Amino acid sequence: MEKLYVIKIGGNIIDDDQKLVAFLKDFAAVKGLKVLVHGGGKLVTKMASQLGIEQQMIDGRRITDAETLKIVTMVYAGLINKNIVAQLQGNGCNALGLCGADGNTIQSHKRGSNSPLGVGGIDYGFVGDVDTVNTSLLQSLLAQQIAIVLAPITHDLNGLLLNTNADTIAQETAKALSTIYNVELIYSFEKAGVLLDINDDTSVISSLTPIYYQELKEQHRIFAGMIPKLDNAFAAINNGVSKVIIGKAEQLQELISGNSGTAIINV
Ligand SMILES: Nc1ncnc2c1ncn2[C@@H]1O[C@H](COP(=O)(O)OP(=O)(O)O)[C@@H](O)[C@H]1O
Ligand SMILES: CC(=O)N[C@@H](CCC(=O)OP(=O)(O)O)C(=O)O
Repeated sequence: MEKLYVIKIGGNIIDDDQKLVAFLKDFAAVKGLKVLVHGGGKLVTKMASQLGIEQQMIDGRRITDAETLKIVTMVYAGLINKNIVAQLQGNGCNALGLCGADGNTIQSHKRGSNSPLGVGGIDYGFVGDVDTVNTSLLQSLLAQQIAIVLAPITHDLNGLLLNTNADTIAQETAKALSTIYNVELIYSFEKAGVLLDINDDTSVISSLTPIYYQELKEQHRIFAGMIPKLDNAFAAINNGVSKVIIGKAEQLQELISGNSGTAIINV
């Protein structure tokens, strides 16, 4: 099977112009087939606050009301996605930016308050849980050496756009494409990997098993956004993705060559 990289870029990198420029230069230089998944939650929170629309996150998921849905669509599927595509073009990498509605790339359904993910009867609003990824469309684009840039906006095939967590988009896309390619999933962000001590970038855990993950969660060494990220990482490694690495965006090449970051282990 041909190798494919699915690479997720973290919100703190998107928010930092210099780090983003450097990351996109490195991404453009990655040889072979590649998909880039981005979020940009920080910018949405900033813009919403400027507009006086209060934001609420529960377990790393944004409660998305009708006004917030407009903002996330403009910011993720518009500004951030097109800026990334333009910068990749500037680095000699032909790229195509898509949200889930474009080409029916990612279909989802609105998360119901009584679904397993709507724990505690929470209404997440316009948040979508992924049903299908259009692998044949992605395959035909990848075959033309086009890098795909995915924004975390999906649709329900009934005309409704939905907000979906970007770590989940990366996991679902990697999983779906693993039926066609040998997929490596890389979660890149501002830290050197999953850390034993969040304030010490040298305390990288080189490999993480499900048992060790539980232990570190109970000790509160792993918390906040790292929990949904790791749940996605384990879901990917348990469902056909050959390698999952979490590490520093500035070290993309080392993450690819396996010399850096945290490897997620399926046992
Ligand atoms: N053990 C840990 N190691 C590294 N980061 C951790 C850990 N526990 C919690 N975190 C937090 O998780 C965050 C990453 O989650 P999140 O912000 O959702 O990711 P992203 O930057 O990809 O959007 C880190 O910025 C850090 O604050
Ligand atoms: C439903 C939901 O939570 N969607 C996320 C999508 C963006 C995202 O995941 O961005 P980061 O990767 O930068 O965190 C949100 O709006 O924050």
